[in-house]
Amino acid sequence: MAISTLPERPRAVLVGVQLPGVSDEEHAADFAELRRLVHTLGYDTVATVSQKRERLATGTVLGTGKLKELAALTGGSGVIASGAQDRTSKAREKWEAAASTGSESEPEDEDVDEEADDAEPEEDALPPPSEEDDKAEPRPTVVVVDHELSPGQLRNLEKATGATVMDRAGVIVDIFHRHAKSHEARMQVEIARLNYLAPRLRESSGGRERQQGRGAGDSAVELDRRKIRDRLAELREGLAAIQKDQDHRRYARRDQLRVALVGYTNAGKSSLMRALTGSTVLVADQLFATLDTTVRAMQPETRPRILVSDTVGFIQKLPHDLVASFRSTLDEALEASLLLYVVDASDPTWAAQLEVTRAVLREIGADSVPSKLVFNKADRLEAPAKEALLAKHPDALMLSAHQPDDVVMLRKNIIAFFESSMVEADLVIPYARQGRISEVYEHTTVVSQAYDESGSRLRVRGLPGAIAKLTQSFQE
Ligand SMILES: Nc1nc2c(ncn2[C@@H]2O[C@H](COP(=O)(O)OP(=O)(O)OP(=O)(O)O)[C@@H](O)[C@H]2O)c(=O)[nH]1
Ligand SMILES: [Mg+2]
Repeated sequence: MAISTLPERPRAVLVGVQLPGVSDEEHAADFAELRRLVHTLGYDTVATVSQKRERLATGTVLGTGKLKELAALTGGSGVIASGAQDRTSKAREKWEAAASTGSESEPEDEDVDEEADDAEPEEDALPPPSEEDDKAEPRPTVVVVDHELSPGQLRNLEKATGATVMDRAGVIVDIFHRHAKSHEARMQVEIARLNYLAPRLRESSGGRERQQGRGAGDSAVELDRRKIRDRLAELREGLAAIQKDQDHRRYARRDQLRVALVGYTNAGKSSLMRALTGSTVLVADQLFATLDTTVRAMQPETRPRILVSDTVGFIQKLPHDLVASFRSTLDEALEASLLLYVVDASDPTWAAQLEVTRAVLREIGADSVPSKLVFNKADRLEAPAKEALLAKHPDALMLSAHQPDDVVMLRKNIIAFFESSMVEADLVIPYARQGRISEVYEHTTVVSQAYDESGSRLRVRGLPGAIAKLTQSFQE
């Protein structure tokens, strides 16, 4: 076989059902986002298959006619009857290897949709599926469904298409797995992956267990499940230890001025982080480039310092386990004094994206933290579009992370926010404690300084909490 210089990118077909209440625009935006997710994973989308339905077909998501259309693209039989192509996909092998189960996961025919799907109208909401040029291109080997699939649906679709089938949650969990760098993020992702895998493992192997007449107690599946449970317990313990350490560090930072950048994935949070702090956090035109929270002081440094946190991005239909496992990075947002909701103003779906961000933060109780809306990527908008947005959101900031002047403006806004919550007070530092005077400079702005018999008397501006703490510490 010839050795090609470029690694071949797997070819994927996207599948989505347009449910009642979902507009054509929303449906198209869902597909566009799924395409980006799939691209981030390293696959090329070569076709899309879409259908309007009242609900997902219980067995196969699509109706029988559409399923045949899909199977024609992938080279599958289009039916779920036994004897259809039966293979364990690469993706599945990977999942199962991750859980160290070695399960052979035989597909089953349960949960097949018995209803007459042909009776339903089948309409294309998107242009006809194939974007392939008709040279002898290899067939797509991956089918990505924009909905959460039950284990049965996943098996059935794999049987009918002969391709590897993934759902949206699976794609997201896989991207997280690839992008996780720190020890902590890797542990969090593994927890999410095992939680994602466990129910699929159970159902997919249920048929096999029964067929082979094994007792449920000592079956391979039971063993696999136990292994997963043990591994999850181990991971949770390890994570708790790391998080304790982080809690300490957060506790030490509690009186500092902190602002967190939050928002939809790819909105430009890390770009703003770089611009504000001069740090070299990863910026990439990918979804979920950032999975670890980074905290850096704003540069040039202010007195007191202002710390900026870059956080993991959000996405619609984020698997719940992932939200839960990234909770500690979100705690960072919870403890900030100011949240900057960063949106990509050039994305037509920015409002829906902002709502997703707000909903997740609401869920963790961060909606009471003062916030500011930041329209980023303003360089991609024409003046009238910018004006219209600002007219509707007069308190928002309109800027581009790539424009140094805009970054200065953002910086001034951040400083002004903290200034407005500061109070002035007098601190007396006894002569015996002069060695610790730098603590005052670290946490407050010193307005004036005088000396008398009790020590140095400083007039300072700072957050009420920081001043109370300093006052107490110099009295002890
Ligand atoms: N034109 C333009 N592009 C921008 C701007 N800000 C960021 N980008 C680009 O948008 C892409 C995503 O930027 P990031 O800063 O990585 O976005 P993020 O919000 O950190 O994304 P995740 O970490 O994936 O959640 C990159 O290709 C950036 O270069 C901007 O103001 N204007
Ligand atoms: Mg980022």
